Order: sequence, then structure tokens, then C-alpha cells
Amino acid sequence: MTGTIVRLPPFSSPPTTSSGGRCCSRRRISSYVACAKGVRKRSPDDYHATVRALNSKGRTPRKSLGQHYMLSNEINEQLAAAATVQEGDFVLEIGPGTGSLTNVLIDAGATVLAIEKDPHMASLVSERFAGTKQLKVLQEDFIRCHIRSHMESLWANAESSGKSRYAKVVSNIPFNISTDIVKQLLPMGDIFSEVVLLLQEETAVRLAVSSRGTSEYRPINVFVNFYSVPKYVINVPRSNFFPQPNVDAAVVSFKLKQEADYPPVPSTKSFFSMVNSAFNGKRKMLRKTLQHLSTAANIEKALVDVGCPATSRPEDLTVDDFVKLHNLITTV
Ligand SMILES: C[S@@+](CC[C@H](N)C(=O)[O-])C[C@H]1O[C@@H](n2cnc3c(N)ncnc32)[C@H](O)[C@@H]1O
Repeated sequence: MTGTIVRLPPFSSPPTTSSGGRCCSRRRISSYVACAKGVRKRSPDDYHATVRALNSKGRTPRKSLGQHYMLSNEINEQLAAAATVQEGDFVLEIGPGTGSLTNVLIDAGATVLAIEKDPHMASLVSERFAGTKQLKVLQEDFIRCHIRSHMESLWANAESSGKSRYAKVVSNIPFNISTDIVKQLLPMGDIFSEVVLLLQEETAVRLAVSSRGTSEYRPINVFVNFYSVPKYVINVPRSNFFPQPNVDAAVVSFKLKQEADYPPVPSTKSFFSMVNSAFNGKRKMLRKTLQHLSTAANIEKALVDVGCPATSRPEDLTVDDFVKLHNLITTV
């Protein structure tokens, strides 16, 4: 891939929203950036910075790394605003790419730890911000890295200056590993206060909107609501990325709970194991799917004690209902 010059469409004037005068569907940029309703505004600076950054390394975006670069500075600012990033904050950014979001975070006064798997992009972003004390770039795979120890070392200096030992996560992450990232981050309420991610729209809806009683309700919803308070922030049309993905995206924020605020279960391992079993037969009643844990009669009685019908299916239960049921029918 190295040596291939990335050609974005020529750009001579900033496209604006459909309500904002000049339309983005003008011929010059039409091949990559289709006019879309909703948020889409960017300055020529963002656009040219992305082109320059990619061209300087002769990089073609890699599909396997989910490299769809954000072209809209306005959306980067909305990501930062969703986490209320401000002077003195510590921010973890997963996958800085060309550094367009990194730039917004640094401008807001945050100290940023950026973890980038692609060595070319890691060196690109390091060069772009060379000399900036507010940024540390690590070339690592986030899924495999020891994020706790990285955060500890970031805090090591700051502790003497009395800054908080909490960080925020603000990232435009690769869609193909977004669920793994969410699963890794949400139980880290002891080091992260909020997590704001740009996700595939479908994933965003699944994680932040699907709720009890809907056919989309899954174990992941119990997990997300156990560890956090999720919020769907804004839809981001696919036309804001280069190269354009086949799907739209959305910003989701997760306010992380501290351990003391987790629903009270003696063992999270046992709890989530029960939740997974409960959803194994989604259309089946819990008295059947949880038979390995207790007798059908016990499960029915526990469900009634929880305040649910004895014939409940998994999609009928809130997180609290699952917690109470777990604590009644397991002996962990
Ligand atoms: C969707 S792009 C976003 C780039 C940039 N933040 C932006 O908004 O334009 C995802 C970025 O994550 C990087 N990436 C992919 N897998 C990763 C991993 N496992 N750990 C860290 N970074 C990863 C990619 O190389 C790419 O730079």
C-alpha cells in the first residue's frame, strides 16, 4: 500500500449544510461527498489537512483497520462537546488517524493519550503534533494494550499538581471492533468518567436505544446499562468520511458508573453468565432457559418475587429485574 498517493476530490470552497447556502453536491466534490441532510459542514482546512496528511505518507486507507477518516471539524467538535472536554482534562483517543479529532481535543486544552495500531498513522500523528506536550502517541493495538498502566503513567506527573485521576474517552473508532472496545471500556468506571464514541449507526442504536420489551434487546444492553448510562447523541451521515463507508454513523455517549453504583451482584461473572443463558432461547421462557441454575418452580417463584410474570421471557426484564432474579436463584 505504501507509495500510493491518496486522491481526494479537489476542493475549492467549503461545502455547507443544505440550509446553509452553497450545496455540497456541487460537481467538484461529488465523487466522495454526497449532499446529505443533517449535520455536515467542514472547513477547507480540515479537508486539506486530511489530504495532506494522507498524501505525505503515501497511504491508502486500510479497510482491515476501519480507516474512514472524519472530514468534518464540526462533528469532531461535537464529539468533544458530548464529553464536555475542557482545559486540564485527560482524554484517551483510540485510533487518532490523521489527527483531526486529536487537534480539537488539544485545542480544548486536554492532555491526550492517543493509541494507534497503524505504525504509519502513529508516526504521522506524532509528526503533526511534534513538540506538543499535551499529546502522547503510542503505536499499539488498543484491544491488546494495558490501558490501565498507560493511564497510570500519564497521571504520574499530574498527580503532584493535584489534577483528577479520571479521564474521558473520545474517539472515532473502527466499526469492526467497536463492540470489543465498548466491552473493554465500560467496566472501567474507576479510571474513565465518560466514553464518547463515533459508532456505526446500527451499533449506536443497538447499544443506546434498544430497550426492554423490544425485539432488539440483547445481553449487550444489560451489560451497557449495568456499567453505564448510554445516550444517543447525533446521527452522522456517511458522506462525512473519507473513504465513504457503506453505512451511516452516530455519536453515543456512555456515562460510566462507579463500582459503588453498580447493581448489587455477588459476582459479575455469574451474573452475565446467567444473562447470556437467559437470551440463549430468546423466545423461550426463563423457567426453561435457566433450568441449569434452579428448578422451574423456583424460577417461577423468583420471577413473581421480582414482580414479573412467572412466564417471563428475557426481553421482559430490566437490568434490576435480572439482578434480583440472579440473586434469588444462584448461590454464588
Ligand atoms: C475510523 S478511523 C478514525 C481516524 C481518525 N480518528 C478520524 O476521525 O479521522 C479509525 C482509526 O483507528 C485505527 N485503528 C484500527 N484498529 C485499531 C486498534 N485495534 N487499536 C488502535 N487503533 C486502531 C485506524 O488505523 C484508524 O486510524
